[in-house]
Amino acid sequence: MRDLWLGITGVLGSSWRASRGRLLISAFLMLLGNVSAPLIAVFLAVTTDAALARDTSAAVWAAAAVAVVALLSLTMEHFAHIFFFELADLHHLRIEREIGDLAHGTAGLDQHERQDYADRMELLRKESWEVAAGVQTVLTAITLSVQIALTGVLLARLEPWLLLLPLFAVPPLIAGRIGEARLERAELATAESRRLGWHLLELAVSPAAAKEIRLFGLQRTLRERQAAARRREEIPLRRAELAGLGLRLAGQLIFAVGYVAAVVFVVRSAITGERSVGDVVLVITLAVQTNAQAAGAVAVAGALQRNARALARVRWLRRESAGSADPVVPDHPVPATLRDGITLEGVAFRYPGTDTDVLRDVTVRIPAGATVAVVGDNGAGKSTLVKLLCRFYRPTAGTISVDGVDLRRIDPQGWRERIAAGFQDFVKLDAPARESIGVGDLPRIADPVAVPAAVHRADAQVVVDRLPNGLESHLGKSYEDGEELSGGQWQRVALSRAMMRDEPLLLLLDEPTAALDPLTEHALFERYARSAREVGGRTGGITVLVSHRFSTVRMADLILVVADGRIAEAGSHQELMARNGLYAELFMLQAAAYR
Ligand SMILES: Nc1ncnc2c1ncn2[C@@H]1O[C@H](COP(=O)(O)OP(=O)(O)OP(=O)(O)O)[C@@H](O)[C@H]1O
Repeated sequence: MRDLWLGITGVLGSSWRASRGRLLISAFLMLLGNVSAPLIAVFLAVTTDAALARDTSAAVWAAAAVAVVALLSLTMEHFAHIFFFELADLHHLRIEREIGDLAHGTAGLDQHERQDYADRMELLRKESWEVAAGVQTVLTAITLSVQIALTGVLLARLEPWLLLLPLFAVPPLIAGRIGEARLERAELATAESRRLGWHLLELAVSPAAAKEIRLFGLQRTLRERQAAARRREEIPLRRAELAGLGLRLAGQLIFAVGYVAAVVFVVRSAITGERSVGDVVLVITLAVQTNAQAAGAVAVAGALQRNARALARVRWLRRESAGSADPVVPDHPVPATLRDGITLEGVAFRYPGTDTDVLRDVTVRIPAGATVAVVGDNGAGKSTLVKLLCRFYRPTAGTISVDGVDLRRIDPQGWRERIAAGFQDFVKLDAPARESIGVGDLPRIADPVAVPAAVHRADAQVVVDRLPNGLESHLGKSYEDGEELSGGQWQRVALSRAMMRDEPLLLLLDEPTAALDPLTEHALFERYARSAREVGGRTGGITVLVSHRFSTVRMADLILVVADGRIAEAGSHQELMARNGLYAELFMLQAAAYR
């Protein structure tokens, strides 16, 4: 009930802020149309009695009034629609902006990688137009209530017993509500299959996936899986819809019993002469309208509930975004330079909504100015470590400190502004090349010196030289004249982006060179390491490289071998080789493979 109320006030408040003129005009038109409907019955009754009394003039005037109110009743809602559409557009924009703001507004990644968040986001995106059109639902509900009240007064004036007639409209309403609740439960329960279905459809139309799909002959399998996912979604949904339909039908039958009883009651009193024929016409017309009102009320109650639920999801999103804030308030500025370095002490981490620690008891000191390589098997926890350093997540146990200050006490936004990063799953940003690179340091996005310098540092000049208009060329298929780059070329663009911040405290390279050949990766990393040491000498900045290629990582000052969520070994290449442990074994294996 509270959600319903908050939904109604939320929609009205938001429409008022979006355009109070349009809201008032559409409310007036809706009210005029809705009040006119019961007046048709009143003027019809007057027309009938005047005709039977042979009062031609009164009959003509009353008939004219019937025509006018019938016209108003039929047309006003259509005129109101013009304003509804405009309001819905404005409202939709606001909602999309808010969803975008809230989704972008969280400091970490915990929501984005959570299943229930993804489910609700999916529903919210689906419903955003319905919420936008909510103002029509709310105004229909309000003006329909006025119409029902007026009908009630007219019936009560004739015979108070007839007031029971609208009461018969209650069972269809309740039945509608139960049906809606069932449907929502089914929607939530099938969200996973819906997502899977969409994912498979996206794969079918994605150029990136087309190669593997054709090569491995996956078309049929994927189509079957998509159909199965759709079936898994559709069967419970259809069942819930059918159950809702049955409930509504039962409710309407109860109403029909009341309707027939009311008509029989009035016709009998007309036969005995207690009432006029006009009264019979009045009741029959109003009773028909009551039926339509009940059906309208059921539909509008369902729409109000969907609207309320969607707005409750927006409120949930707001709470989640607010709740994701770390209870530890950042009260420390980001250091200008690193003196001591970054220390991890007893760090453990478990992804939200899961029950296993993917990092355990990680204790390590990364000295200021150092170049650190992180190696380990797939799924060992390397990228998770990088995400913790970016402060996308908070450790579930232990602390990460920067020059002795807990990272949680350092402003996350400020900290990230001092991080430069390149990831394996980098963004292919469709934009002019200059911007696709320049966003790596937004204040210098169009800087005529910084962007080419970043390209140079990433050794990506060869990519830019091949573009028809150099840095001004459009990249990506969103543009008609956009250049589609190869995987390795996109990677160099992403690396240039990572190089935009020229004095970072932390340079994170999480397999950003995986699409490049080992020799190029080696040469690139040597170059980064040299320039990182230079920068590190001035600022104490740390470079962290995640790579599976041991030939590349051997030059790092410190190598961390991650195995099963723990730091299994730590030291320089020489130290680890002398130790003859896991690192030495993996290094020898890879070296033998390359020989
Ligand atoms: N968002 C997530 N939610 C839940 N579990 C996750 C998430 N991301 C990663 N994991 C799990 O955490 C573990 C470590 O993953 P991580 O990506 O850190 O490994 P990695 O060492 O970087 O692997 P790779 O070399 O394959 O990139 C894996 O078991 C993975 O399944």
